[in-house]
Amino acid sequence: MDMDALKRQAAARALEEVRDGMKLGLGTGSTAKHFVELLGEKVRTGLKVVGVPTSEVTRADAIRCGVPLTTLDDIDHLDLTVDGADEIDPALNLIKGGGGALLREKIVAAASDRMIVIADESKWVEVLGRFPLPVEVIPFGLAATRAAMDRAFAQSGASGEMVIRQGKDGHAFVTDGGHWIIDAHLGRIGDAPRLAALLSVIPGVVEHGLFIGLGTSAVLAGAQGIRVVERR
Ligand SMILES: O=C(CO)[C@H](O)[C@H](O)COP(=O)(O)O
Repeated sequence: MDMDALKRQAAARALEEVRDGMKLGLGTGSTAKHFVELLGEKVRTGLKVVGVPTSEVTRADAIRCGVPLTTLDDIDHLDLTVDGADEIDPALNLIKGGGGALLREKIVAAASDRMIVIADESKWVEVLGRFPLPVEVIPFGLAATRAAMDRAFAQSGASGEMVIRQGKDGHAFVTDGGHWIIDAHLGRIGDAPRLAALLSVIPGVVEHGLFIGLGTSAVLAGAQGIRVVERR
C-alpha cells in the first residue's frame, strides 16, 4: 500500500473520534489534508462541526470541502485537534513544522482538549531529531538569534547545522505569520523537553517545532494495519 493510502487510513480512523457539535482544530500537511477531505464528506451528509484551520492552505482546503470555519478570535477553546507530524516519539512528543505551519498549529493544539496525531508508521521514532527541527524566527537580529539557539542546543546536549528554509522562488520561506524558519539539523535530541524550554525563552524565536505534552494520542497507519498509541 502506498504512503498516501496509509495517511488516508490514519485520517479516517481519527474521524471516528469526531462527534456532532465539536469544535475542531484542522492541521496542515498531506495527512491532515486527508482528514479535512473526509470531514467534508461527513459534513455533506449532515455532521455539524466547526473548524479552526492551522494555515491559509488548510483554510482554502476546508472551504473547498465545505467544512464550516471559525477562528480563535471568536471562540477560545476547541474540543479536538487532528494534525500530522514529522516525528513522533514514544512519549508522544513531536517534531512539527515541516510544512511551515508550526506556530498556528501549536496555538490551535494548545487551545484543544485533545490532539490526535495522524501519520504513517515512518514518522514513529525512538528519539526525535533525525528530521530537522523547524524554528520560526524573526528576521531582525538573525545572527544573534542563531548564536542563542546554538547555546540552547549545546546546553541540551545537541548540536548541528542551521539552515534558513528557502521557498520555491529561492528566497527565504515566509510563514503565514510573516516570519522565517531555521531548520536545525540536530540528528538526535536527547532531551526534547529541555531543548523546548531553552528555545522558548530566546527573544528572536517566535516558536519552535517541538510539541511537548500536546499530543494525547497518535494514530499510526502501517502495512500491518492501524496502531493507536495513547499518551501515558
Ligand atoms: O507540521 C506540519 C506542517 O507544519 C505537518 O503536520 C507535518 O509536516 C507532517 O506533514 P505530512 O502529513 O505532509 O507528512
